[in-house]
Amino acid sequence: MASLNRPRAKIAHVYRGTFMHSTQDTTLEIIEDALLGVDTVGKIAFIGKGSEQDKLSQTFRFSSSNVTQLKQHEFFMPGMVDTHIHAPQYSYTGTAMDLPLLQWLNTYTFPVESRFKDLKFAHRVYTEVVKRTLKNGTTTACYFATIHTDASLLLGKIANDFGQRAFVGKVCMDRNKSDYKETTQECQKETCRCVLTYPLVKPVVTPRFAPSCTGDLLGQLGAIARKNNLHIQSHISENVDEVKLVKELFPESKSYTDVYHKYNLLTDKTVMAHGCHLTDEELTLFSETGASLSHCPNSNISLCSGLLNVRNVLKHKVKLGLGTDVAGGYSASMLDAVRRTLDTSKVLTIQNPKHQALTFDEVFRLATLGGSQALFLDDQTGNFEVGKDFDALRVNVAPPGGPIDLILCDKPKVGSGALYKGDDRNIVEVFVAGRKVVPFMEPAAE
Ligand SMILES: O=c1[nH]c(=O)c2nc[nH]c2[nH]1
Ligand SMILES: [Zn+2]
Repeated sequence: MASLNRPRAKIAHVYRGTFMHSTQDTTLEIIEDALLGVDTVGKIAFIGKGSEQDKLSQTFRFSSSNVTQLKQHEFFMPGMVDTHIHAPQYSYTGTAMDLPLLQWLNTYTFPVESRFKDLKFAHRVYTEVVKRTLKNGTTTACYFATIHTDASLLLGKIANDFGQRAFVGKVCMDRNKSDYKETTQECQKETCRCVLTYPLVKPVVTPRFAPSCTGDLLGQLGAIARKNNLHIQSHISENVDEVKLVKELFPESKSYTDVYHKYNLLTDKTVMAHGCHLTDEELTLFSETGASLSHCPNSNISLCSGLLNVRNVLKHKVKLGLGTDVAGGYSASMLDAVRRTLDTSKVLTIQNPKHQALTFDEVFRLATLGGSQALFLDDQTGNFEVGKDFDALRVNVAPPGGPIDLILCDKPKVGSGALYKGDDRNIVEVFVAGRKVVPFMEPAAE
């Protein structure tokens, strides 16, 4: 388990205790009394056995007095990856849950997103959403912003200042009933202006979804992404009326997936939200192009959009992560996304007993390693493999005043109990690339 390589950078921190994570081969691995070293550039330098501390301290040149011992009922797990969240919509989370998607967008979403031209308002909302998601254990977030470039750049700066790993997408739409849109040329020019070069915060090319983009725009965005090797995000097949509308707007395309494929928007750096109504043929196209899906179960239920069959997606070897989809989803917490994923899968089993419901361990993997794979980040984050960045949550199952009463404490099950019943009170520390980002270090005042 321990790396035998000589350390390149010095060891900055060593932690000893229980670690839970997923690997390519194991849905959930629980390592008791492990010793994990993080170097000065935030990477995992070694993970070994606590009983080998003396040997490891010689190899990696750290002093035993620098080892942080986890307390009883504490463990480390990888930070969670929210593969789909609308940062501006955090402002009205939980207050607009009574309409299906297309009406919901026109009635609530577009009027609120229009307000993000106001940078003061944007600053307030974006600070709150970054803090709230970090506190709830989201170490990586893939954000939709709005059509406003300056506010999108501000979101990137705020995520960077608080130390969250993030993708930020300036939203593109050149087709809408209301004034909340840009011309095709503005979308293209402003996407090129939305450059983020922070170490952990990157831009993502963001056509909102096919109904709000012309073919011209989709083609131009595909070209920008290809030329600059950028990530891409959008929505697909969330709701049946939306699928019908796409058929009317793009009659020449075989399917919704084919629309994006035609414009070079399906790549191995693409993440598409929802996909509830994709056919097996479309899933095959996802698999062939390496594009991934973001499963957003809270949103799918809240907007009565549909139930994604994750088992079928995985059977097609399509990469899949979880998303909160605030504010179609009413919770910004990835713990909620974990629970709703399990619930949705069980509902599918109720409907069809032959359906094999997802296990807790599988969903744990989707929230961590699965999300990092979906965002093409799994060489950097997602689990505790040597060489990856230390993105981690220190979880205390039973902190004073917390939401969990520990009664029957079967050790291997403690992790699942914490994820089912816990909340941000249980996430006592959050690390991104080795740096402690929760409790917050407030960014310097402007
Ligand atoms: O859940 C969703 N939220 C949105 O903001 C959106 N835009 C297009 N399609 C969407 N779906
Ligand atoms: Zn969305």
